Amino acid sequence: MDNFTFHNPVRLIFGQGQIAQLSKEIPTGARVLFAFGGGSIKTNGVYDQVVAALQGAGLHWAEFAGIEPNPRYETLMQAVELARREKLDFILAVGGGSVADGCKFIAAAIPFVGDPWDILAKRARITQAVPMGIVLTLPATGSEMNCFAVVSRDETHEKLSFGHPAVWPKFSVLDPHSTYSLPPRQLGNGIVDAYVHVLEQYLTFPAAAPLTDRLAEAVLSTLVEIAPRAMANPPDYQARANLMWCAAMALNGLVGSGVPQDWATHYIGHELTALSGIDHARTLAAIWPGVMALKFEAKKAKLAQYAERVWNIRDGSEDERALAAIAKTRAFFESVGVPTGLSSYDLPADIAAQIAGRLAARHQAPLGEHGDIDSAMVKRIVEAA
Ligand SMILES: NC(=O)c1ccc[n+]([C@@H]2O[C@H](COP(=O)([O-])OP(=O)(O)OC[C@H]3O[C@@H](n4cnc5c(N)ncnc54)[C@H](O)[C@@H]3O)[C@@H](O)[C@H]2O)c1
Repeated sequence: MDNFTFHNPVRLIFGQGQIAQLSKEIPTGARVLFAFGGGSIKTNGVYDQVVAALQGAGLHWAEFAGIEPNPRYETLMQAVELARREKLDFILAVGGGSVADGCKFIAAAIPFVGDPWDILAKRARITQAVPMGIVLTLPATGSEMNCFAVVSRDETHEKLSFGHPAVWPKFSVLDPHSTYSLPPRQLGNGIVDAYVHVLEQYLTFPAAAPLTDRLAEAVLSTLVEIAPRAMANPPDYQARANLMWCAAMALNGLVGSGVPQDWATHYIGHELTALSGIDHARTLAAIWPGVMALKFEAKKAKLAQYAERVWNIRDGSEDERALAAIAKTRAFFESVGVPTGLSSYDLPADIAAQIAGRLAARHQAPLGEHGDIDSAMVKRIVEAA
């Protein structure tokens, strides 16, 4: 097992009716930036519950609507200006991962001296951020329980990430009822996103970390078990509740404790979204099989463990079990409506070369747990998709 520090200060408030807890969680006298996305919260009752809690606590707030999927820097900077102008000192993000991520950037950008784009492009040092909380409406990213964010910029077609302890949410409220209005596409995306978060921390090589491995396998097995019910309509409360808990656990630091990690699928997927607009989870499902195919020898011991513990595959050689687990995973993604290749999208012929070039230019390749996925390999992975 590798050395590690595990620290997660997010206060997670879970269950039906819990949005009302906001009134106790936001500091008395705070001036709140209430930020959300395209407006689904106005039709599913979440907006009304948030307003009731803010009013009940006697808080002053200003609304900022319109944070889009893959939150755009240009939009977020408008919220930064609003917050600076109105001297807002607490941020409440209400929505999916895009709103949560967008608000982490806003929180860091408000007090930042200099060009806030440098937080993403140059990993500029952050010394402080405005405190924030989240009401989550889409289980997927784990943003509700981590200090990472991903932001896109139209002008340059970039999608960049940053992470900093200053942007840990103070609290996150997870009410499974708030997911009832999600369309099947977003539910399928959420299941795949959470699943791939665990795979990126788990599918490397055996590292003598049996507890961390079993925590990861528990999240994976639970997602497989609940997925059909989590996709069902009318919604099944218990399945949605467990999906929310799985997605938070998938990227809150726990299943990555003491083990090597491989974020190659994510780095390549971010470039694909930046260039094509394809949903985040869909890029992951499309790219992941190519990473497994190209890194099969290095990963097959862990793939065989995954085959046995998550898919109950015990027959055959190590190679056969590892290959069967990859096939099972692809079938699982397809079963929730997420394609495991890129043939259904209209993409330029040189997309693989573009992605490889962009990662190399930003010194983000080589990727992988051994740092050996170079630009040529990135190109082959995208071509395989
Ligand atoms: N911070 C992290 O650790 C992390 C991890 C993975 C991905 N991400 C990023 O998060 C973003 C994706 O977030 P996401 O997958 O949560 O989706 P999202 O927030 O982009 O939302 C997708 C769509 O669902 C809608 N929506 C949200 N909640 C709804 C509800 N309850 N009912 C109806 N519609 C609803 C949104 O308005 C949007 O149109 C990407 O930019 C991705 O790169 C961040």
